[in-house]
Formats: sequence, structure tokens, C-alpha cells
Amino acid sequence: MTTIAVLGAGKIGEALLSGLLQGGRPADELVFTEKHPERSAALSERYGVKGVDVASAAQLADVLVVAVKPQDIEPLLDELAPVLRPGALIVSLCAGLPTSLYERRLPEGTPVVRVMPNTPMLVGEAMSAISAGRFAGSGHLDLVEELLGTVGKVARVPENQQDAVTALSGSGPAYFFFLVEAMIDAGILLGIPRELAATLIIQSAVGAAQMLNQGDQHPVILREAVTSPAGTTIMAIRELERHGVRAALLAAIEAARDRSVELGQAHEAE
Ligand SMILES: NC(=O)C1=CN([C@@H]2O[C@H](COP(=O)(O)OP(=O)(O)OC[C@H]3O[C@@H](n4cnc5c(N)ncnc54)[C@H](OP(=O)(O)O)[C@@H]3O)[C@@H](O)[C@H]2O)C=CC1
Ligand SMILES: O=C(O)[C@@H]1CCC=N1
Repeated sequence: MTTIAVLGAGKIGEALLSGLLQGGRPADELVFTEKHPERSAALSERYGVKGVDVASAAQLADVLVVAVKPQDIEPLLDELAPVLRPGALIVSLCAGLPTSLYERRLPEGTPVVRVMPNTPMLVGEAMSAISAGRFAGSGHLDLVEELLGTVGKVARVPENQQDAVTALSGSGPAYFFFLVEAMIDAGILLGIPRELAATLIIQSAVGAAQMLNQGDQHPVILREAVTSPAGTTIMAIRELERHGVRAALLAAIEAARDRSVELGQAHEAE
């Protein structure tokens, strides 16, 4: 039995708890820590999982999943360092934070695996990228891969790619939600009732995602199949290109990557 503690049960911490439970992990193998007693009580009631303090989590758990905002990491590490059990595995979900930060601040030899997941974990469709720190071996990576494999897909990446991964798949769902939101607004502009516009667009997104997921045809081929000569789609594509949507995406994802690097650098001197 591997006990897992989620430190910081916010959006992604809750998604992980919920996903692991849906994936069949028993509630008594999970605990979480949360700053606010009301939220802690609500989560315990919703999931049947115990809320504990950091010292108890460190005593109980074999795997401690850090899911606080990168800006909140320092006080958590101060609290964790004196109570961490030798051999406990740290799994960091925090954007930007390198494994070396944990290795510097926690007892010598603490194994750390850095992970960039995303919120579709809530529906068992996460994309998680994992990287081993200095003291994490292949057994630790196997354990994390198995754990996250119950809530979606897992890829092993070198740690120096994690900032780019964060910009692509960590933040990625937000770009799709943004696009869907804008397309529903376009429906409103064209006089379609909001509920119908939402159904039309969301089902188009689901269908397109399933076609992409089959993986046998490149996105360009799939788009070309929708784009008839002198038809409607090419008129829209011309407008997307004229407004620089492709360039905007490249710049946006590069900015997200830069922010991830910056979040890590904020802790370099500490
Ligand atoms: N949201 C996402 O899509 C993704 C997020 N991540 C990463 O996951 C981490 C969490 O993000 P997200 O879930 O969005 O953020 P949230 O703010 O929703 O969750 C963090 C939670 O941790 C609590 N917290 C802060 N400090 C402590 C502490 N010392 N002990 C216990 N709980 C604490 C916060 O309480 P309070 O609000 O009171 O401060 C909050 O409830 C971040 O590092 C982010 O980079 C990674 C991939 C995707
Ligand atoms: O916006 C953020 O910083 C976090 C990391 C990836 C997704 N959400």
C-alpha cells in the first residue's frame, strides 16, 4: 500500500484526488493538507479523504505531492524539511520550480520527481510530463508514471523541457477553453441562442479532438478536408491568418514558457 499526501488541495490538487479516486485508488490511501478548515471539511465530505496537517502528512505518506502555487513554496518547504521521513518521494506539480530547489531545501538525498499535469485530470484525460531529479531513480519514475497513468497520459521528458511543456500542455486546456468561449460568442453575433451555440461548438470540439486522437492523420490534412475550394471555411481561415492568429499562438506559448522560467528563477537565490 502506497499512501499519497496531496499538499495544497486547490484546483489541481483536488483534480488529482478526484482523478485518483475515480481511477480506483482507495480513499484510505490518500490524505491532503489545506490551509482553510472550511475547505478541508468540504473536501473530506465530498471525497471521503482525510485532511491533515503537514507533519501528519509527512508521517503517513510515502509520496508527497506538492500542489501549492509556486509563490507559496517557501513556507511549505520550511514546514516540511524537519518532518520529512527518509525515503519519502516528493512529487512537485508546481510550474517553474526545479527539482534542485527541493533538493537544496529538503534533507540530503530526498528523491524528487517534477511533473507538469493539466486539469483534464478531472475526467481521466490529463497530459502529465514527468522528470526525475538528482536522487530519483527509475523506480520512482515508474511509481509516478503508474500513479498518473490512472488519470491520463504520461510522457517522460528531460527536466530542461519542463518550462516548454508547462506552456504547451500545462496551460494548453486554457487556450482551448478560450477558443471555445470566443466561438460561442461568434454564434451570439450571428443570432444563434447561447445554449445552441454552446452545443454546436462543444460537440465540434469533442469530435475534432477524437479525430486528432486517432493519430493517423496530421492536423493539416484534417483541416484541409473541411476546407472546400471557394467555400466557407477558406473565408474564415483567411481572416484568422490576416489577424495573425498563428503568430499570436506562437508568441503566447513563448510568453508562457518565459513565465515558467521566471517562476523558477525567483527561488534561485534562496
Ligand atoms: N491549475 C492548473 O491548471 C495547473 C496548476 N499547476 C500547478 O499546480 C499548483 C497549484 O495550482 P492551482 O491548483 O491552480 O492553485 P490553487 O491556488 O487552486 O491551489 C493551491 C492550494 O494550496 C493551498 N495552500 C497554499 N499554501 C499551502 C500550505 N502551506 N499548505 C497547504 N495548502 C496550502 C492554497 O490555499 P490559499 O488559496 O489559501 O493560498 C490553495 O488552496 C501550482 O504550482 C501550479 O503551477 C500545474 C498544472 C496545471
Ligand atoms: O497558469 C499557471 O501558472 C498554471 C501552470 C500551468 C497551468 N496553470
